[in-house]
Amino acid sequence: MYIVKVLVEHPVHALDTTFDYLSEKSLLVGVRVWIRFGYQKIIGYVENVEETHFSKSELEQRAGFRYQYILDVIDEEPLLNEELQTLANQLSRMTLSPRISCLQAMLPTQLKPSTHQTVGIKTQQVVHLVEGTYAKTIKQQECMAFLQEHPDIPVKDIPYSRALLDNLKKQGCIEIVEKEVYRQPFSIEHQSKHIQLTTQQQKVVDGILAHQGRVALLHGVTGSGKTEVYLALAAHYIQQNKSVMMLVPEISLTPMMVEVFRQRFGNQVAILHSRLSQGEKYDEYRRIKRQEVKIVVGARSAVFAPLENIGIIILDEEHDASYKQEAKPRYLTSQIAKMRAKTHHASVVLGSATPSLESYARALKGVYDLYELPERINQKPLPQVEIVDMIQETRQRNYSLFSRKMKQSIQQTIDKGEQVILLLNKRGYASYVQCQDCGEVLKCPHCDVTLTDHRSEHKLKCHYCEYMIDYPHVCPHCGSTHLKSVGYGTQKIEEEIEKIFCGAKVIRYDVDTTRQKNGHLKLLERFRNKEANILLGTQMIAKGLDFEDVTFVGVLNADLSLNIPDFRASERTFQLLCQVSGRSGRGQKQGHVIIQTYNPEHYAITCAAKHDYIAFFHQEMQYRRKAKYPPYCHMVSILIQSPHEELIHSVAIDVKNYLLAHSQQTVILGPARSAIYKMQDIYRERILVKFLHSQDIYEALCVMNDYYNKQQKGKVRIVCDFNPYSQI
Ligand SMILES: Nc1ncnc2c1ncn2[C@@H]1O[C@H](COP(=O)(O)OP(=O)(O)OP(=O)(O)O)[C@@H](O)[C@H]1O
Ligand SMILES: [Zn+2]
Ligand SMILES: [Zn+2]
Repeated sequence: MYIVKVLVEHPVHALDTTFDYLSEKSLLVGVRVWIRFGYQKIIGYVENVEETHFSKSELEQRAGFRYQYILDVIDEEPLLNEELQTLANQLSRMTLSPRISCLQAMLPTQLKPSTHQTVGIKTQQVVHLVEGTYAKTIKQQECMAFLQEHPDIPVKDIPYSRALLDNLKKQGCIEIVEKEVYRQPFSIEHQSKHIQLTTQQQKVVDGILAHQGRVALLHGVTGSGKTEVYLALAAHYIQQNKSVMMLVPEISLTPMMVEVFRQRFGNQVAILHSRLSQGEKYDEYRRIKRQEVKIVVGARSAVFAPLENIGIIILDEEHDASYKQEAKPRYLTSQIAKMRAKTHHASVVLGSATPSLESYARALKGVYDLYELPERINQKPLPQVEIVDMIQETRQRNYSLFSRKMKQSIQQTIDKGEQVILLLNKRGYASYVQCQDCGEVLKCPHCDVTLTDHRSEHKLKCHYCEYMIDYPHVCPHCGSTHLKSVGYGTQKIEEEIEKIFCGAKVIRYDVDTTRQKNGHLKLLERFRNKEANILLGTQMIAKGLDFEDVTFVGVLNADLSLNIPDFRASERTFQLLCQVSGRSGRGQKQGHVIIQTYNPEHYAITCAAKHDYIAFFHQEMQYRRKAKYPPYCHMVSILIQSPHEELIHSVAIDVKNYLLAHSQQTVILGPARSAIYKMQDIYRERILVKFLHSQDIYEALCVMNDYYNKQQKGKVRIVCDFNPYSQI
């Protein structure tokens, strides 16, 4: 008899509690099992197996409760190998999150403990010939000859009738069997395009290869050919029979990078990202697990891919905020990458045109190796960037969203038959509805945010919860019918552009238009085919796109990301402006950029206009040093959440006092209300702790985390977020 400790995912026991079950047979740690839990049948994850010589009734007498047996074992072998099981435990400790949430973050949905399996293995019917049998008719013999030439051919692809096959089967000449197949998320067009690396690229590749096991920071300006460097590195490791992990930011870039890698390495590539269907993800995961692929290209969670013998882990656009997971477990992808690299003695490459301050500072200190690609391929110049002061425009009575220079440049570009990219800095641009008589703004009753106007559906929606209403006819406050939509959405601007500019054809690229499967690829393909001359979008279009004919990039409002209450506001703005400017003039023709702003003197904007990363870095580091922000310290944000408004502030004060008494060398800020105080009917306050060494605060955080999330379950919860990126 075996006592099996099973970890379950359950709303009330959403913590690291295991429950004991019995099994007649021994089980492997790390497999999933079906168990009865209360009245439900659910899936659990085996944490520990211990043999016992007691019988069931003896055990029950000793324990004082009745044991249940494991109902069924799901996996033949553990889902996670030893490396990943250890990593799950480390991740849980590092982020103060339950192990079950770590396992869930590491596995595709279909393999998560506790979800009901909806997608399974896909099969198709194939035909096998039975040796030593002979067909009767000529037609049948022809068919047999065909099958001989096409072993394992799927039934649907056989150019003979089903009736004929059925007859052959009856005669015992063939067997029709179900064979496992993989769903193919993208069709493969293998092109072995060979590009000769430039001397600079080759130097970077050689340098990285000569320092196996190190972390390299590759700082290369936009269009400097970083992708080719990644491809060359990947090719090297594959030749050494090692595997390669290529990580890219969420959503926008993934399909393009996937295409490039698929073209170069064909079937050896697996893809893991959020846009795949459940079935596709499941299949890709199994291909990786069975070591059938050598390269994984994917977004954040692909860092947990069950690759073995990893040679290199590459993070493209390493500064991107999507590398931070904003739900339990709140991890930073680069940190996980470094942990895995250590185990495999693999190298890590962090690539970016605008590295995060933290990374560049580490490179200057020698913690990382620094590689620079300061020029575009073929010494193509970087685009000329002009700053337009929007205050001057208003003084000249131009109240339009477009400055006169911007209008002129867009029209000229269209007239020359070239293409335009327009960036709408999204924050603040969502349109909301306001009463013209009493000034009332329509808000979500569950969250402290305005409702967003979804014009095409005639609905107002909350972006933080499910709340949605029909577009109202009267003001809920005063009953007036003078309701007006305020602010610009991409949709509204699209309409305006087609009115203002002669011959403008716009492709709108935002969350709404790219929602369909492979929606972004289709839109980008249409833009590449010149079905439109303007690509209008939010932050999603700033990165990675490489279109030859784009010679003009316009930034409609650079300031909105500057004004958010976040110590990274300048850094984010600088990065965004450099990235989007970098889309201009990548082909033969010179590129041009206009940035519209109300802060024309701000260093984030002036440095971006000069493509001067180093100047920006030094100025921003001064600010961080004075204000004591990372990289001059570490930070943890503690979010205190409760549905009971009367409790929240006093609990937050208690937490702060405890931390003050039990930590050293820390600066504790707050508690203060979160930027969105109420979200989904939960009130939220925040404490920020700045510290130098994690051991000075870690124990105290563990105690608080345990106390509120385990012992005091229910009324108040706290969430610790190391390396916080978001402060909403
Ligand atoms: N050695 C080379 N010879 C010729 N063309 C090259 C070479 N390396 C890269 N290119 C081309 O240069 C262009 C820019 O390269 P790539 O997109 O890799 O730049 P990047 O550094 O990733 O830029 P970004 O940071 O803007 O994404 C691409 O069209 C690519 O095909
Ligand atoms: Zn809401
Ligand atoms: Zn009103």
